[in-house]
Amino acid sequence: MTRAITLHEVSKYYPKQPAPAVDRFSLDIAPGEFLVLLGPSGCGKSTVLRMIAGLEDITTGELLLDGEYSNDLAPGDRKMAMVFQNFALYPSMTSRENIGFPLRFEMPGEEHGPRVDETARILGIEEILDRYPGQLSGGERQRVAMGRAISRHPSVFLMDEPLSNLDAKLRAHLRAEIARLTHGMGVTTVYVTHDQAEAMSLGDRVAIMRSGVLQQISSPREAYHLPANVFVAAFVGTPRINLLQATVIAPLGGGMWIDFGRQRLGLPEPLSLDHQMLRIQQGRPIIVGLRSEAVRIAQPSQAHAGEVVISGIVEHVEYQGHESLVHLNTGSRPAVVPELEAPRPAVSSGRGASRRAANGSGGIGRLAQKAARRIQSSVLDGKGSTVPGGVPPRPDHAPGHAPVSVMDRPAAAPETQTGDLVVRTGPDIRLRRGDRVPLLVDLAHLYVFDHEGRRICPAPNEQPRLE
Ligand SMILES: Nc1ncnc2c1ncn2[C@@H]1O[C@H](COP(=O)(O)OP(=O)(O)OP(=O)(O)O)[C@@H](O)[C@H]1O
Repeated sequence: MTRAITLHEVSKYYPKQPAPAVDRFSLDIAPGEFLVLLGPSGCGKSTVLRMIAGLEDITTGELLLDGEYSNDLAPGDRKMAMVFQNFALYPSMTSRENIGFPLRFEMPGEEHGPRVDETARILGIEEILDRYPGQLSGGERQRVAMGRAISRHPSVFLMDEPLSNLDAKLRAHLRAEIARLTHGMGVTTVYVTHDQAEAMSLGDRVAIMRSGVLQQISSPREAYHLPANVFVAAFVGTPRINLLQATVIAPLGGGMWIDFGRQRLGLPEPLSLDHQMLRIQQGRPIIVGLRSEAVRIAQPSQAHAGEVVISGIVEHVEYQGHESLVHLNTGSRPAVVPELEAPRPAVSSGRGASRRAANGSGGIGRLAQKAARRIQSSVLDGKGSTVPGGVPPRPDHAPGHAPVSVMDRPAAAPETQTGDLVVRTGPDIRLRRGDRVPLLVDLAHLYVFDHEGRRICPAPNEQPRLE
């Protein structure tokens, strides 16, 4: 049996905490669904999970299990199994005994052997049934912990970052195994993670949280293509969406531009309905979102319909094997979303330094984070500021001016700059720091968020092309 879970306006206040850890959270989880709770550290994901499990009281609101009011149901009566990040196994018991342990209470007086064997077969751990936890690798221990949850035949799996203690390769492997297992068993699963890649690959739907508040509940695909707000846009997707501060210019005489300060995007006429709606944003700060695949490096003559041209100066090329990520400076002001980590770190000429910066550790990483905080304080309140180390204005880089050809090298590029745009290219592109390149922006993949971060383009009730 698998269960439907409904949370209705659920809030959780911890004593002596002024703000709720979870704030009026509503969600319907269908029987057999795999739902992922996703969000940054401290946003309330585990608290939601623990309230579903009955390990945490609900302050206000209702929990319904299969439509029945269940706020006060004892944890043991909920028929749920939890798998935690720290998979606690009894060290003095073999894997077989650990897996069979909960069955002592669930099936008292019955023979547990067949159930344990069946579980081991599902998980492919028959070989390690007679070993003690101390004789197992991290991945094997986590499999045994999952075995302990599975053997009970629960109606719901609750998983709290079950893979976060494992190395990347094992994580990817077990992730696929969890998806196969839970779908195969058809058991309702609620899975907590702060890893968006994990959420996107596992969930039938993802519920994205920020500061205790649900931001969006949708399929992973919709969260990526139709983020409800700038927070979701920034949290979902790798590399991070490019977010640039901008304003709308729409003179009475016609035409419409998105102005980034030093460059403008001219919107093609006749204006689409979505673009017409941007007129009311005139005079207000907006945030433009461009995913890295929405911009390509190519000559203006190669532009397709719907692509418009700007230019950028190469800061750094990140070779990734199957592709390269080109960090560019377009002279725009990046927008930073509070609660998410610093924007792209400053890049120095030293390779090691750039790696440290990318990791956010070391001096440069800290400086980048400091710079980010400074920018952050001026972003989203509309005041804005130029990026430290930005490119000085050039006459041919002025708003509306046509871009120059690929490989135009500015006379003097500053030593350390912060790129504001990351673009995906093929792995074999040959670019050097300081090269100026034309960029074709695909307007079909342009997102616009208002000054409060809500998506206004594509308009909220419209579906963009999902190819
Ligand atoms: N027992 C507690 N007493 C007081 N505050 C708590 C308690 N448990 C959690 N909190 C606070 O509630 C908020 C949400 O915590 P929660 O553990 O649910 O977040 P999370 O999104 O799961 O974070 P993480 O990914 O780091 O585990 C945090 O600010 C946390 O400090």
